[in-house]
Amino acid sequence: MSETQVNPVHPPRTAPTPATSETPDAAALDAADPLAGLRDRFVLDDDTVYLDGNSLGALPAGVPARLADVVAREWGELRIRSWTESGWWTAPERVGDRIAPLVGAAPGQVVVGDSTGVNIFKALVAAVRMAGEGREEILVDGDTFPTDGYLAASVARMTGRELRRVPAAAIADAAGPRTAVALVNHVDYRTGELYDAAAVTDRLHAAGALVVLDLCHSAGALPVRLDDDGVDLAVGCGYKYLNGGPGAPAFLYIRAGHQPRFDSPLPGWNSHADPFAMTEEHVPAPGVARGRVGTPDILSMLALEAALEVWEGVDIAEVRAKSLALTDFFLARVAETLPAGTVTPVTPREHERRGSQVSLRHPAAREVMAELIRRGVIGDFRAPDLLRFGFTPLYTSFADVDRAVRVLAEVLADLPAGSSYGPGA
Ligand SMILES: Cc1ncc(COP(=O)(O)O)c(C=O)c1O
Ligand SMILES: Nc1c(O)cccc1C(=O)C[C@H](N)C(=O)O
Repeated sequence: MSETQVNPVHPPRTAPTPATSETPDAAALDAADPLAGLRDRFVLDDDTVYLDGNSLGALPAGVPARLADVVAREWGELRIRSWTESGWWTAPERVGDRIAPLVGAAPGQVVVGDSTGVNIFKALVAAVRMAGEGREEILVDGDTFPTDGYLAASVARMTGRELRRVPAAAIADAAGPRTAVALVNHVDYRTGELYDAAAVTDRLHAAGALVVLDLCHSAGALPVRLDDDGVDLAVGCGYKYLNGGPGAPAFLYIRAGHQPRFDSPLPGWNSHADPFAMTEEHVPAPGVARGRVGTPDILSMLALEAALEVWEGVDIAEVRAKSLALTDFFLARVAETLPAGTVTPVTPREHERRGSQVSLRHPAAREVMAELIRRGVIGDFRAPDLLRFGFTPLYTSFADVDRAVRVLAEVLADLPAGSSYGPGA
């Protein structure tokens, strides 16, 4: 689609569509929303509807001043003294403990640093090592995010294991006496489907296998119960629903009971029991610090720490309730606003199977999303045909949802009739 084939006019920001008989009114829903005030904790503008917090969370208002202080005072004035005086050295565990309640972990089990991919690598290799001989196979969700699949394949080659790709829904039943570990998503990045972490973990454990849970699309979006669900190892992103900023460090959860046996494939001086001893032999640090590798990425890590302030006083159960209300409202408004069959929701309708995003299938999804973005509604496109909308309950309003659906309807109506990608094509 060329840009001239659709109306590129940015629509004025208008009042929410009035209530219909089918759905409540956006303004009424916002007025009754106990989390509505949290939006002020973020830097957002009224010209755009931001539905891409599942790729990059919005900027929390307190981050710029905190980062300015880290740069000017802690780095600029204190320089190397900040490793101790400003708490830089212990930031990976401190920020980990700040994330811990959001993922249902008691303190001392979450460490922050490196990318999600690097942490998946550490967790998978450590799990294979914990599982031991005779456990010859690694399972991975067949539709997983590419990084997870690439890493599982690489870990299988490195450790002399076989890799089996299994549909997410079947992965727990696929585990058997040969399975060392399964790398499982909590929420699918494309469809937004939520899996039952407790049930999957139980079934893997019954087969004698370990689980590594990828929390990228659930941490900060819905309640996660790592301790209660018996999860062995988990990883998650800092830059999505935790709002840590572009390239924010990821986190790694190592269940307390597994920590003594966690044998990292990436030992570094930061994961050493006595880093400044500078010994030839690597002696792993006790506790979750053995998940570290090298010098922490302090600027990004302290931005993430400041971003986590927005959770002060926030109940994750209320976040979940609002997330479901937002996605219900979006689905209802799509159903009543768009001509039947124009888009196909691929996100499960059942609350217990839905994360905090909604994905709609449309043959011209790439072009439609490009036009939505031009008109101020920011979601994203995932190949080959998905329009993906992420709902961050801390700052997304029902009026945002209402406007997004109205603009989507306008964009779809403006698609040139008879085009190869238009509705019904
Ligand atoms: C489910 C999932 N796993 C892994 C990743 C990879 O994260 P990173 O780029 O931080 O390694 C992402 C996002 O990029 C993701 O959505
Ligand atoms: N990390 C990203 C980036 O730097 C640019 C664009 C997107 C991303 C993402 O995180 C993608 C995301 N994991 C996804 O679910 O597709």
